[in-house]
Amino acid sequence: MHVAIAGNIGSGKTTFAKKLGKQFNWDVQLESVEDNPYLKDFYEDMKRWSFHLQVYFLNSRFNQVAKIRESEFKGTIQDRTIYEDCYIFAANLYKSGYIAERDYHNYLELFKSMIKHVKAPDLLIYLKADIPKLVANIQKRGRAYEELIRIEYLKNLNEHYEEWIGSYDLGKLLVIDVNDLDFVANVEDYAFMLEKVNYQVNGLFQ
Ligand SMILES: Nc1ncnc2c1ncn2[C@@H]1O[C@H](COP(=O)(O)OP(=O)(O)OP(=O)(O)O)[C@@H](O)[C@H]1O
Repeated sequence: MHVAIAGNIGSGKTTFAKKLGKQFNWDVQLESVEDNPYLKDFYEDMKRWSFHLQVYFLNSRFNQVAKIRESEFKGTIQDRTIYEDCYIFAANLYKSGYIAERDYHNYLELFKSMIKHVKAPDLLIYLKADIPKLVANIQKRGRAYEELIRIEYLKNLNEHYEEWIGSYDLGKLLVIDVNDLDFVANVEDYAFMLEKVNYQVNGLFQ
């Protein structure tokens, strides 16, 4: 069982993934931020570091998917998918002029080669959040380099998310609007979300 959580920066994927991992006693595969050699530089100079960062994320996510496939756990929760790297982040950076034409073409060819070996998750959970919610969460966690994130950047990413989710057909999809939910502070909100996930997960076992 492979469940992946998708969503914009600050939508709460990491926290939700950890909570679900505990709940179901599944392995949790997080996106490692501390040992990312480009992330801080990227937020300071997107044009200079976009391509490098995308290649780094693509490779690390590809390795993560391989690990999930070989996993002995009965279930795995993955924090963000390889599709988001390409269809959301790389696409947005290209359209915004941060990745040059030939570099983007090069990246897409690499993605095409890799994606042939990737199996889609059994269930994709999209945490849908509007800009105020994202900004509040990003501020709450207070990572210094993320203070450089502009509203425009988040807006563009959300537009890409809407488009991608709207046509997603690689497996089961659960969209949860988290704008009015606080699944950390409010147990009822968490229970509400869990019930939705349970319903889908039980369906997967049938
Ligand atoms: N392909 C990518 N291109 C650019 N930035 C990326 C890419 N993938 C992840 N990031 C950035 O790396 C960092 C990862 O942080 P983290 O794992 O905490 O997730 P997050 O996106 O902030 O989500 P959440 O708050 O929902 O857990 C964020 O700043 C995120 O935007």
